[in-house]
Amino acid sequence: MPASPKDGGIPAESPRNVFSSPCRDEHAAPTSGDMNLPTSAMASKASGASKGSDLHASPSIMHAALRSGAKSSSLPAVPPVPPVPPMAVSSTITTASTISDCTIGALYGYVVGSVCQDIEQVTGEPGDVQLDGKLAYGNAALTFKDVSFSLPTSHGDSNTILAPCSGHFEPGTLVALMGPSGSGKTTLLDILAAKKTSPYSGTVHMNGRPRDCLFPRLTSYVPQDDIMFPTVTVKEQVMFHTALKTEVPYAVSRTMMANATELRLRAVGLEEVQDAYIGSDVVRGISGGQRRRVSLACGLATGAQIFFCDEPTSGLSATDAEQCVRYMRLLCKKYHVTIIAAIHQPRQEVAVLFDHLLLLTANPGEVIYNGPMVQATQYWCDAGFPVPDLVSPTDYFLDLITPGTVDSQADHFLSFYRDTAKPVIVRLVDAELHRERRTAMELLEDRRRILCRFGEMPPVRRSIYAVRFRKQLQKVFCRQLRLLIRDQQGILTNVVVAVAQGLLVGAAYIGIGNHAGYNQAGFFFMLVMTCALSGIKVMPKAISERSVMKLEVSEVLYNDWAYIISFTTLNGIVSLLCNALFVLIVFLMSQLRWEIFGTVLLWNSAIFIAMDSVYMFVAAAAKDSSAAQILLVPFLMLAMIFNGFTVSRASVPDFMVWALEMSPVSHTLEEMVYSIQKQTESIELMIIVDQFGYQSSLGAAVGVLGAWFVLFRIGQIVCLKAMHNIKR
Ligand SMILES: Nc1ncnc2c1ncn2[C@@H]1O[C@H](COP(=O)(O)OP(=O)(O)OP(=O)(O)O)[C@@H](O)[C@H]1O
Repeated sequence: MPASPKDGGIPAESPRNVFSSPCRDEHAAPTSGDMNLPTSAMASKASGASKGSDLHASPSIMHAALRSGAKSSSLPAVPPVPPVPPMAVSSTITTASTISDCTIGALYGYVVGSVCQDIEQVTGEPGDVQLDGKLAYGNAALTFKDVSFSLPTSHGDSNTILAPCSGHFEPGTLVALMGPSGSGKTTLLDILAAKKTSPYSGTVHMNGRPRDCLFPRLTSYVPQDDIMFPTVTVKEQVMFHTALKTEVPYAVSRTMMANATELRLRAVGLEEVQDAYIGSDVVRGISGGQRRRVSLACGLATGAQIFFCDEPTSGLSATDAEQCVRYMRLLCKKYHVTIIAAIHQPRQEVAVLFDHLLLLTANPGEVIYNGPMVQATQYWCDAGFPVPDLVSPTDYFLDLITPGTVDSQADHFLSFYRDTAKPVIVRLVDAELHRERRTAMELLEDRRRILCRFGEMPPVRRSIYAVRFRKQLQKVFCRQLRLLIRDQQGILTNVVVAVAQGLLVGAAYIGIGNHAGYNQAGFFFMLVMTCALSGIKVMPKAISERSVMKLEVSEVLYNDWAYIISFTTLNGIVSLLCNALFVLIVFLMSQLRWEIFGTVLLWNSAIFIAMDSVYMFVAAAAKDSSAAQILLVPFLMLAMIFNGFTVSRASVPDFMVWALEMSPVSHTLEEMVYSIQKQTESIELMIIVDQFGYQSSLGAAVGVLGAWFVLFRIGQIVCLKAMHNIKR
């Protein structure tokens, strides 16, 4: 095992010593156990990181064989970043004036800045990137045994998607999970990442122990789909993930984090678009490939021990894909973390960057090869199928193991694997499955200890969330507020609709305040009905945002309560203000007496709030917008038909009185007219009260409106929590 902080290798030197070691790796300070070793010794020790087992032996001859055909001249895909001395980085990193802030700023510049500079050193050769003795925190091994997945068929038997599969990955390994389409790569990745929601078989252990509630804290999952808010910028998106997945020293300011994020984005080639919106079909934003890289950057920025990336390079140009995999290799080697990436037929320059290859055949998905990438060509040769000259080995592997193709030799390779490599893997897995190393909590403590050298830190929390609820709420609320402010078109539309509605209804009832009270009844009815319906327009937004929230909650970024509170509060306030604007315009045009404005506004706001909770419940429960329209009908019918005006106490048949009693619209209208009559002592309104059978029942009105609000809000919360969860 390489020297790493978990070995007690945290140097006793002060953080200022970070300055004195240039950013280049050859100058990275060794751990305490290696203080006196020369750089070459460190390098060889670091390269030994991948020698934890026989599967990780990597003879350079094999490596050269695998690299045959690779154009080494095309490797440096990254625009070279001129070496920046650490102090120079620190000055760009922080605006703070104190020495202490500068130190922490320098740390962040050093950590991420050196990553950028080192990318050009990544070649895929053993020892190309050296372990960062000061900051390497990764120390999690992953072992899985007989992991399999089947689906029941309509005939009552089961269809095997993934046949039992075992393996072991040491910390600091970059693993390629390859196989034909449908071979179960994503399925295996989901199972290993504890993301599979369907039942599966097998055992997965981290550091020789079953995965516990802290597993999500130590891992990061980059899904295949890039589901993000369109009006968030690239930089904000990455910072959001960083802030919610990692605790940093208190003294690390937002500016420092922003600058560190910029450097991270540079590493994945997103520097130019860091302030661009993510975008969507209707919002102009970054390209699909760039979006893929944002997802990757978000995942990699979380400081996890094990990263699971589902096709991180799909949709990227060959050069961009290579750049991303180089960055992944750099993180693996430098910080000793493990990255497992499901990947489709990478080109040769990319394939050599991986340490380990797990190759699956399809129908069902079954392991064909599970070992070091550099030994794969020899393995193929041993199996009787040497890779021909000038043919990319990965293309050749996939050609031979894809069932149904002319060249397919899947059966031959399956039996070759069972006879040769599988017994070795089984022995290794049996040995590693219960070889207890650091616990999840100890791993978190180790990382905290490293960061504590740069300032005080909060204690490690025993929770699936990295940060406490208050911080989750603050981050989610701020983002919702930002999204709201940016949605100028949405705000403008709300205001314009409120004004237009107000003018239209106002024009229909202009000067109604000077008319007989009888005519005013129709006006009050129209006002209440419009307010009851106006919250409906938030439904599509609530439905579209839900999918992003679900994904982020499944990534254990935050508790769904943080989103529910933020979304409901902010949208509720905006909608309520627009509703008040509508009421004001209509009221002004009606020329009613000002003394009753408070009553009118109060009851119309109350009906708006009660009905808004119905719309939010429907938006949370329905699959999509069209399903929402259908689901809404019964609630609307009850509230709108039994409205106290067209159907009132005086006209409703006895057996339907209950519907009138349950309708919030009817109670609002009744109570509002009754209160206004009392305030104005209008004789005409008194006639209305008598004619429609209105009674003073303030308690019942408040009770019904309150019940609608509470019940539908509870329904909304239950549906948001329990329904439409990500299924894998
Ligand atoms: N929970 C599930 N319910 C139904 N089918 C499933 C489930 N999980 C996986 N499958 C099926 O298993 C098969 C393998 O899927 P998987 O996504 O793992 O393959 P893959 O190798 O990642 O494919 P690709 O390379 O095309 O992404 C697919 O046919 C998929 O529909």
